[in-house]
Parts: sequence; C-alpha cells; structure tokens
Amino acid sequence: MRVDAKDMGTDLKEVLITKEEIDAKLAELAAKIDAEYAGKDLLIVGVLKGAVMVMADLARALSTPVTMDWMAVSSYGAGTQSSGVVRILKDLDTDIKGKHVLIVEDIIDSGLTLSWLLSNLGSREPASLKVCTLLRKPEAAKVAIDVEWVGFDIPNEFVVGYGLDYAEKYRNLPFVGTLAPHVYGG
Ligand SMILES: O=P(O)(O)OC[C@H]1O[C@H](OP(=O)(O)OP(=O)(O)O)[C@H](O)[C@@H]1O
Ligand code: HPA
Repeated sequence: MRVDAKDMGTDLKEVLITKEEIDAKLAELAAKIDAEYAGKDLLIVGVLKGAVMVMADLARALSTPVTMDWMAVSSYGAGTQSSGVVRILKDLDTDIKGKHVLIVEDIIDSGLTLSWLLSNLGSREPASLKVCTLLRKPEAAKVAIDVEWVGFDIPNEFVVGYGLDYAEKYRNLPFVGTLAPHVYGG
C-alpha cells in the first residue's frame, strides 16, 4: 500500500521523495561504494538517530562485508534550526585508528554537524574517512564539505520521514516529505 501525504492528515505538505526512489538511489550508491572498497575492510558509522533507516537499507544493499558502529550527536534539539553546538550523546564503541571509515548520514543541512564529525573522527587517524548522505540542502550550507556520495540535493525546506524528525515525530514515515508550516509555527 502506498502511503502519501493525505494519510498524514494535514501535517505534511507533500511527499518529496518516495520509498521507491530512495531504494533505487541507495542501490546506485551501494554499487559505487562496493567498487570503492573492494578488497578492504569497511566500518560504516551511522549518525543516530536520523541515519538509522539509511544505515539499515544501505548496509543491506552493499555486497562489501562491513562492520557497523554508531555515534549519537545532536545539534537540533526540538527546533528546525541547528544550534551550531554539537554534543556527543554516544561515542563509537570501536577504535577507528587505521580503519577505512564511512560516515552515513541522513541529511547535510547547514553542514555544521558533519564538519564537526569529520574533524573529530579525522583526529582519530582512520586509514580513510568518507561520507555518504541520503539528502543534502545546498542552499543551506554554512560550511563547504567535500562529500563523496550524495543521494538527493533538495530545496531548503524542513523535511521529515525516513529517519528524519520534527520534535522526535515522523521518523518512521517510509518516504521523505515536507512539513506543513503550521506544524512548526512557520
Ligand atoms: O547539517 P546540519 O545542519 O548540522 O544538520 C544535519 C544533522 O541534523 C540531524 O541530526 P539532529 O541533530 O537533528 O539529531 P537526530 O539525528 O537525532 O534527529 C541530522 O541527522 C544530521 O546529523
Ligand atoms: O530538514 C530537516 N529535517 C529534520 N531534521 C533535520 N536536521 C537537519 N535538517 C533537518
């Protein structure tokens, strides 16, 4: 059954990216990542909580055997604007020194979270450190970041679903949608 914006009552403005489009894009990205890491040990690091869905689906689309670890950081709290202050809520369980590490993100918005993560994880001397993100908002960038694998560049609107929340809600939607402004007082 296809879920669409109408099923969410009036909370959603529109469906931006369907589950089918996400699946196809992750298969495409996985093939490129497989090619890049052929014959290497790869650790994929999911950034909680938003990247849970991307990690689960990307990991299953990969042929490369991977190990998985998680880091929890937060910079948004309950609002729609990054505070710019990144807090570690949970650090990695593993030492990444000498390992090939791929950070998996749901979204790069201002870029502040990823920029901070790259410098934090980079200082731990991994063999390589690259990034895969499902979504990116080019118009919202506050810092320039080199990202190897990007699923979709999207407009500068607050989005929810497929792991992304507004005040912890909507993460379990199977698609990415835009939120109606009345929900967040816009
Ligand atoms: O590019 P930025 O402007 O820094 O935004 C991107 C970050 O914001 C979200 O995390 P959030 O802090 O909302 O935590 P969550 O994943 O637990 O929802 C998202 O998962 C990214 O990590
Ligand atoms: O557009 C967004 N939606 C949900 N969480 C986010 N974190 C950064 N940008 C967003």
